[in-house]
Amino acid sequence: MTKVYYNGDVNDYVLANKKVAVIGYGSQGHAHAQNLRESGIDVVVGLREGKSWDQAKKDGLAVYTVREAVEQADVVMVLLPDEHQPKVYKEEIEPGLKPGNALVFAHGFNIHFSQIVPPSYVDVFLVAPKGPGHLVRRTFTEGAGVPALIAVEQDVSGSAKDVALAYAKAIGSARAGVLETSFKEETETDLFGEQAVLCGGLTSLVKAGFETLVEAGYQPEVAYFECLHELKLIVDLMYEGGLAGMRYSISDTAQWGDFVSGPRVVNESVKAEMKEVLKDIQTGKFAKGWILENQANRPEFNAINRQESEHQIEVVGRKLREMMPFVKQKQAKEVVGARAEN
Ligand SMILES: NC(=O)C1=CN([C@@H]2O[C@H](COP(=O)(O)OP(=O)(O)OC[C@H]3O[C@@H](n4cnc5c(N)ncnc54)[C@H](OP(=O)(O)O)[C@@H]3O)[C@@H](O)[C@H]2O)C=CC1
Ligand SMILES: CC[C@](O)(C(C)=O)C(=O)O
Ligand SMILES: [Mg+2]
Ligand SMILES: [Mg+2]
Repeated sequence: MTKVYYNGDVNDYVLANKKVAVIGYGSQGHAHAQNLRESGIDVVVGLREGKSWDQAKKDGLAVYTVREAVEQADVVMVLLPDEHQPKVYKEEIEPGLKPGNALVFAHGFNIHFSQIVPPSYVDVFLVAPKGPGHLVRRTFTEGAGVPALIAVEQDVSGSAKDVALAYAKAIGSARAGVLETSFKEETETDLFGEQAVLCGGLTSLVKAGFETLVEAGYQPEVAYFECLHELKLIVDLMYEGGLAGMRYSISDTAQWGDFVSGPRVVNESVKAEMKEVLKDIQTGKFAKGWILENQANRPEFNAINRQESEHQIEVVGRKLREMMPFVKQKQAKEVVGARAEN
């Protein structure tokens, strides 16, 4: 069985006297910076001037340009969007790195696909939370945490793994469990998970269910509650008790429908397509397409994004959520607000 690290397994001292520069203050950046600070770590934030800069200042953090933050830090955590990292790294991070520094990522994309090639004199590792940044922050404030993966690519100091564990603990992840992996495994599984299951698979499943009901003449509001809103309540049960925990709470009629109709919807052909998706990730085909899409200023990304925001499920959902203050407040505070502010 794989070793899972918890708070008690971690040596805090390896990070205690180090200064951490968190580069970026978006979904992950604001969570890491604030959690590290509350864990007693000396942290500065590296940014360009703009919304995130203003927000980080408002949150009471010490904010510098990327280059200035890197120059004063021992540990540099790169929390910029993956597609912006290579340029910022080359121009502002690499020139400030010193022997003995640690260069850290929350996702292995740019190292694994060789978009960033670090110098030989720094440690290189990742601490990759297995959850959205806003939940890394929210769960931390609730006394819990989001699990994380760590991986060491370069260990010049001899203590890279210990520092990675201490960092994971400081952002709250060792309350939930930390696993050791490689950059290759983290990158490929993370891309596969978000494409086939967590984001791509799920949004397509939800839209297909919604469209099937609406096209059959059912009310869009009913279809929204059935196929999207209730999903959170069902997934919460799976989060707490696995598949069986969820099935315990649903009716036997629902469970029988789950057994006989679930495999008809997500059938062997879906799994065969998942294998193709995985192959494109493993061969680098997906990464190449994403890099080229960004070089062309995202024509397809922007067009699909616009089209998706106009889908009937989004139009109906926006209206229904307006009437649920408990949902609306959470979204405004943690997602829309923080994204806009950060
Ligand atoms: N989102 C998530 O929950 C997860 C993300 N990750 C990984 O974490 C990393 C960060 O992703 P995420 O948090 O989503 O990123 P976001 O898009 O949320 O954050 C981007 C941040 O980077 C800043 N930024 C962008 N360009 C520059 C630049 N040229 N110079 C300085 N600052 C810049 C933005 O500031 P400004 O306001 O100025 O634009 C903003 O603060 C990625 O590697 C991602 O794969 C890993 C696990 C989960
Ligand atoms: C599931 C999407 C994710 O991988 C994440 C929140 O873990 C991401 O890249 O944002
Ligand atoms: Mg992920
Ligand atoms: Mg990801």
